[in-house]
Amino acid sequence: MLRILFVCTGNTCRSPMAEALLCEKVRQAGLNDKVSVLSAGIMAGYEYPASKFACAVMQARHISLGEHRSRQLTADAIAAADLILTMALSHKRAVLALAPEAADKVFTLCEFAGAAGDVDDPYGGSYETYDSAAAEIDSLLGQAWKKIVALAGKEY
Ligand SMILES: N[C@@H](Cc1ccc(OP(=O)(O)O)cc1)C(=O)O
Repeated sequence: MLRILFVCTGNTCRSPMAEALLCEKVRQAGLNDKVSVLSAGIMAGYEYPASKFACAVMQARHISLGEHRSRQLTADAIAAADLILTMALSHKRAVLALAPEAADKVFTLCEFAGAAGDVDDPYGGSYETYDSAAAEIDSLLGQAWKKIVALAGKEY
């Protein structure tokens, strides 16, 4: 089982959308028994729901974020993951500050997808801001998909 952990700041916008979008791809590919997906935030509140517009733009893609509750990134969560994909370089640095030994399994999502930059924080933005963040994340996951499938083929 390949255990993927997405990381952002508050775990109410970007990483929950990434988690939900990748879960949907995994489900459609019939890889539920090969890939598990979680998310966490480097400064997350305790069990906050996903933000209103994150839920709305996922709903428009027929994906529910209704059950999501935010959780704080922990050293245990890092240790339990095989691949950690962060929304920004600052999150990658925060992961490495907590667990330097994770260096070989933590990447920004852009980096892992072969792209440059960060997924900017839509927090406080409009529906359209969230929609373009979701579209960006979805496109990056598409670019990373072959690598994810290849890793899922390995024994963990
Ligand atoms: N600014 C929020 C924290 C926060 C930051 C970013 C954020 O977006 P994301 O979930 O994409 O990191 C969500 C929440 C607070 O005041 O607690």
